[in-house]
Amino acid sequence: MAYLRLEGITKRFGNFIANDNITLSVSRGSIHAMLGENGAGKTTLMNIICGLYQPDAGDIYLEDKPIKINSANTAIAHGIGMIHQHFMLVSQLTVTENIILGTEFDLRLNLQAKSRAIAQMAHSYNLDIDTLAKVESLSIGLQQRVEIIKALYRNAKLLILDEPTAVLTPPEVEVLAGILRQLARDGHTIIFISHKLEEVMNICDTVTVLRRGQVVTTMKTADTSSQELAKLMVGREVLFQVHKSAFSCGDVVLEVKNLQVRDERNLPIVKDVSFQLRAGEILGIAGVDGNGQRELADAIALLRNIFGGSIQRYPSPGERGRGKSIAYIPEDRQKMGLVMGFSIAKNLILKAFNFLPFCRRWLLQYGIINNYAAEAMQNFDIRAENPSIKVSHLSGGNQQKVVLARELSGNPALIVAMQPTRGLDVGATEYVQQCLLAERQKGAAILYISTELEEVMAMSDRIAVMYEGQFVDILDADTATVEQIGYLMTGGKVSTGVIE
Ligand SMILES: Nc1ncnc2c1ncn2[C@@H]1O[C@H](COP(=O)(O)OP(=O)(O)OP(=O)(O)O)[C@@H](O)[C@H]1O
Repeated sequence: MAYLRLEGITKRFGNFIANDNITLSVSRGSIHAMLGENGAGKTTLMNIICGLYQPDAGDIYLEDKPIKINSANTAIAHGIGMIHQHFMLVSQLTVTENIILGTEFDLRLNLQAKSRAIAQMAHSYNLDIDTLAKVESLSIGLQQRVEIIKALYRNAKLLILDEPTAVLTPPEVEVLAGILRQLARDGHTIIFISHKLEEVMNICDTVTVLRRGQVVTTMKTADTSSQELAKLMVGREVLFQVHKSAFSCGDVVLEVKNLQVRDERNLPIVKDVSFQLRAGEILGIAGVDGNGQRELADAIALLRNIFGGSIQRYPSPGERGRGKSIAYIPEDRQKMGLVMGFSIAKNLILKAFNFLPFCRRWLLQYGIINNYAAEAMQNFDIRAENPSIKVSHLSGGNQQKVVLARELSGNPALIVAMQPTRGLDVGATEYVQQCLLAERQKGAAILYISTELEEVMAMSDRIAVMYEGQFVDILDADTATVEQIGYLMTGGKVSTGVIE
């Protein structure tokens, strides 16, 4: 029986139709993937099911009964729980406090007893956790577990997970897959939003593909393949292969010597890192999230003070003409990459807003800015009605494309790309990688930082593996293996390509 059924759901933002007459059903006890290119309308649809948006037309049925979900509380009362990509936890509070936050008011609240009860409930789902631990002390994987327990505590029977694996390490993905299968066996129904086709094939039973707000198809994963899904999503063949020309080594563009950087708590986070990066070269940095990659990238982009050592750029920034500045694609696009309240057009000229042709006699030239933005939107396939739409109204993937369009303009000599394809669909990922390879071809030196090992391997000429703030080794990408790098990522030592 269909647990959840949507009939003719339509949602408009102004003249733009984000969900266009969507009809689909999700079976009880199944893991149902929602796939779709960036801006296809997945999040909008899920926000409707969770009561955050109201549809302009269409009906929702739960166990064949029509329901109206006019608020997040109504969704929870119907047993619908959403686990957002950006967790909704208060990091200074404990696991227990986070889980009970906003539930029943109890004057005689006994936190110890609640903690024990929650620990017991979590254990019954094989979701063991220290309920007294502060959330800030937990790994990302465990914080996600808290979100799942929070939904189960509110009696969620339908769990919606928005790109849940984007922030997880491969072992954590395995653990999550096990948890979801167990929950489905216990009768929960799961909607799984993802861009990662292999994961959809491995974890999900059924998949619905959306394109431009419409359902393209719903099928069993057993009856399809990653290739077919990619084609259905983006409407064309996707190669899944990075074609990289031979690396021709240029001059040294960046030299980092014995670099030390401290984190927000003044603790050493980058410890004694040294390397050189040459024009036309991609140095990949592989590593589990949180090993100092972010702070290293920030320091190179001059956004963080260094504690020791040096960073030298050749020729130094002062010697370069305007437009030759460093390109930085930060990990957190919403906090560091964009001004969310600004339009697409303004975000695209953030680095050049006080220069000609965008500014003349201290006045912004809106005609020129909008024409420039319209062209960039076309080149980078940024899906929005027009350049004056606020970036806060764009889908996550389209926001990322705005950052890329701005940063890759103006022939940068040095590009620091941190998780540049996170949240992008297969078509957009392919496009971004081609853009970066084209910049490399033109002589840009690129630091490519990603927790996606296969991506680092495909894109890089050399691969540095970062562990606890240090480069454990720098390997030649042509001869390095997944096993070697995986071993190094957990702190192992490899020399001359042989695992010791
Ligand atoms: N509040 C809003 N106002 C205007 N347009 C919006 C709003 N929310 C979403 N949109 C538009 O609706 C479309 C669908 O967005 P949605 O976030 O649902 O896509 P998505 O499939 O989740 O994409 P992604 O994979 O990139 O996250 C996008 O083009 C987006 O710009």
